[in-house]
Order: sequence, then C-alpha cells, then structure tokens
Amino acid sequence: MSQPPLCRIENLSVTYAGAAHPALDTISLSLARHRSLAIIGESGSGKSTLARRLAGLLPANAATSGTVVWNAGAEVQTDTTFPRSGRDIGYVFQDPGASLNPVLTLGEQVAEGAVRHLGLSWKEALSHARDLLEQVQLPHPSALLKAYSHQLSGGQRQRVAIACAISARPNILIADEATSALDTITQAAITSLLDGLVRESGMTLVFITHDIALASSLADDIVVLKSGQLVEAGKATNVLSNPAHAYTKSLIAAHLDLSTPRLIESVP
Ligand SMILES: Nc1ncnc2c1ncn2[C@@H]1O[C@H](COP(=O)(O)OP(=O)(O)OP(=O)(O)O)[C@@H](O)[C@H]1O
Repeated sequence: MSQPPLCRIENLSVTYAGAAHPALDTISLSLARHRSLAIIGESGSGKSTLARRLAGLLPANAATSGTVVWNAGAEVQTDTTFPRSGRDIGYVFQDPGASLNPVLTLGEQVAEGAVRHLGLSWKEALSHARDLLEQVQLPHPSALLKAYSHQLSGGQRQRVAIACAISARPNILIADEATSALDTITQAAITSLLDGLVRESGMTLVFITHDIALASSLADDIVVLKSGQLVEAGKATNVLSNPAHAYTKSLIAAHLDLSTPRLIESVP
C-alpha cells in the first residue's frame, strides 16, 4: 500500500497586500515522502511563495486561504506543531552571501541549529558542524569552523548554507533557487551534492527553479506554475516526455532551442 503524502495542499491562495492578483491561486497538490519535488515556472509565477508557505516563512503582508495538511492520513497525529521551520524544514536561499552572517564564524553558524533544536552543547554542536562541513564536501573542515564567510567562494558559501540548513537533521529540505547565483560547473556540483544528501538521509527535497534542465536532473516529481496557477503536476519523466500543457511544452522547447542536450531521450 502506498504511503500517505507528507503534505496535502488544498485550494491554497496567497495574496500580498496591495497586489492586483494572487501570487498563488487555488493550488492543490501533494508532497510525497522521501521524494524530490521540483517547482518550476518563470519569474513571478509564485514558486517562492509556495515554498515560503510550506516553511511557514510568508511575510505579514501575505493573506492566505485554503489548507495545508501535514501527515494527512497518518493513523495518529500527535504532533500538531509539525513542521517547525529550522527544525523539521531546512531552507536554502538563492544568495548564500545574504543568508550567512558575516560576523559569526562558520562553525558557530552551522552549529547553531543543533544547539537550538537538538539540545547539543556548543562543544558537541561544533563537532557536529565539523562533520557537516565534511559531508557537504568542503576541504579542511576543522579549520573552516573558525573561518568567516567572506573567506569563501560563492559555491563554498552555498555548501556552508546547506550545512546550516541540515544541521538540525530536518525531514524536509527546501532549496529555493539555491544554484541560480552560481556558475554552471558549480551549479552541477551543488545539484549533485543536494541529490546525494537527500538520497542518503531520506529527506524530502523541494527544489525551486526556473531551469527545467536542473529540475529534470534532480526531481522525481514536477509541479509547473504559471502566473500563480498550477498548470501541470506529475512524475518528472512523464511531465518532461509527455507535457500536457502548452506552457510546459514552451519551457521544454525553450530549453531545446538553446541547443543544449536533450532533457531525456524521449523528448522529440
Ligand atoms: N513580500 C512580497 N510582497 C509583495 N509581493 C510579493 C512579495 N513576494 C513576492 N511578491 C509577488 O508575488 C508574485 C510571486 O512572487 P514569487 O517570488 O513567489 O515568484 P517566483 O516564481 O519565486 O519568482 P522568481 O523566480 O523571480 O523568484 C510576484 O508578482 C511578486 O512580485
């Protein structure tokens, strides 16, 4: 029997104060456990709004309606506080420079989530941070504990941001355009790191991108947003090989027009 979804979203709408149109317009979808979901769509389609709603990070000027039910169908739902941002959900933002604190050491920043949410002492958490810096494949992790973010490249900073996001061992990792500010080679390396991390740990990954090629390399499932509306959702291979909506076809065609390799062999 298939597992119930980790999260069921029904008729979710989000409207920012003063906006003429909702940023999300009656969206319904399910988030499957232990799978990778890519949310794709052009700029302004509502991808980050959906991710922020999942993580409980919407700003105060956002009015929401509809329901977001976690652990729907679970026999016993004892934990009504789930998911806690930072504990159950880790969030990696687009700009690693902005998400890291320039005046704290990298060790303090990576350890902080474990001190706060796992109840580790600072000594234990710094040892945990060292292991995480190694896990995100940064060289000399012990020395890096005492370094500052300005001493790193953009790709290295994003690895530290990922270590911070997974410090409290969350069930869900949201990567919000986490590779867009990086060059192509570094993008591929970070994508591969995320892929490895979620497969090793069984985390559920929500990956937001406007890049359909990246989505195809990482996602089990794909949701396509356009102007705040969900136009298509399904298994990544199905959506990419047999898109039902003209907008999805145009995203795939735009990718092919750039003479890049085919997303998957069955795309004509
Ligand atoms: N804090 C905010 N206050 C007001 N409007 C906002 C806010 N955040 C987003 N919006 C608006 O909501 C709409 C959806 O924005 P959102 O950032 O969710 O889209 P997106 O698909 O993630 O875009 P991008 O790929 O450019 O990041 C846009 O019209 C945007 O201008």
